[in-house]
Amino acid sequence: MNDTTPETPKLSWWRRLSDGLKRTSSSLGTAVADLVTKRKLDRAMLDDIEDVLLRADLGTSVAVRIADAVGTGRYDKAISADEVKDVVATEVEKVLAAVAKPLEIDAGKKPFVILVVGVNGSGKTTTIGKLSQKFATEGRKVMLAAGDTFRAAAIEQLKVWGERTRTPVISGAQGSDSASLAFNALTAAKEQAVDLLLIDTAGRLQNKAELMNELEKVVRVIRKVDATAPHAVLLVLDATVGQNALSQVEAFHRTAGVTGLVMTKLDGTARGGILVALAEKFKLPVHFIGVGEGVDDLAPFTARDFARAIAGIES
Ligand SMILES: Nc1nc2c(ncn2[C@@H]2O[C@H](COP(=O)(O)OP(=O)(O)OP(=O)(O)O)[C@@H](O)[C@H]2O)c(=O)[nH]1
Repeated sequence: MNDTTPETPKLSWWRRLSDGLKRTSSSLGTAVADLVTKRKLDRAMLDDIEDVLLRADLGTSVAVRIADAVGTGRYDKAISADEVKDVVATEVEKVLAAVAKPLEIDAGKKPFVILVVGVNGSGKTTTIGKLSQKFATEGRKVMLAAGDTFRAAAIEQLKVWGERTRTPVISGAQGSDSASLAFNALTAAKEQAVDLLLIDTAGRLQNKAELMNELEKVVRVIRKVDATAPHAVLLVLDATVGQNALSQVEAFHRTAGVTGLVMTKLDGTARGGILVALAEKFKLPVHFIGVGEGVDDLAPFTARDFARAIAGIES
């Protein structure tokens, strides 16, 4: 390859993922390297490795399992940081492989309705914009519903994404009822033979009962138009919140029957390991990850790439 050869998409995506997770992987890698130098492996070292993994938000059971795997057959021997990283990548990949699933669109549902939920600022609207671009590129007829009627800025933001991706946006006035907006959008989408309807919702904290009830109402009202909808409920999680993501998944799953996860803001956080803890605990499919604000900064989630990026293994 010479200097003018463009990178293949795969490589440039890998680079963005590993750069994005650099803060997670380098704090983990540095800590592991510090631990293993000039020492033979013993129980105390494994306890220290477990602590490093816990600090990287991987969760207790995964941390214990990785430490056990590192220890197997290696007691009283010198061990390198690279060996530990390999074990981390292998064990993390096993956990993630069970949840890395593409978002399947059933073409028999017209429209296929995707409800997008999450707390304030997690990246719902941005993710909808990125998804609308992806689906439109695949040749699907997409419609967006600006169901975040609380914030005028959210409605405007979705309209901007609509223009950018040449996708119609159904919106109402700020403060209007989001359930009736969802109803109108689904009715319009049916009339216009749209393939995919993406519905934005207002950000809400998982512990605010009133707002969570409103989300239940959105789901109920959608079902009046199509009893099988929504066909996917995507929970958008901000990786930077770390452990709080666990209670978000619990609450949104209970309220809206989450079918899959999207994790955003994996660029520049040291807390990317939380995705592993979520996978271990909830076993919900992870469809996409976001590593930036641009339209191309969303990619299907792949277990091997993510596991190697977290462990700090080069490509
Ligand atoms: N760095 C980074 N920023 C992101 C990513 N995804 C979204 N953002 C940014 O996060 C901020 C919040 O994103 P929004 O899409 O407005 O979030 P929201 O969930 O719709 O927010 P509410 O309307 O308040 O509920 C924006 O500044 C986005 O550009 C990502 O993957 N990486």
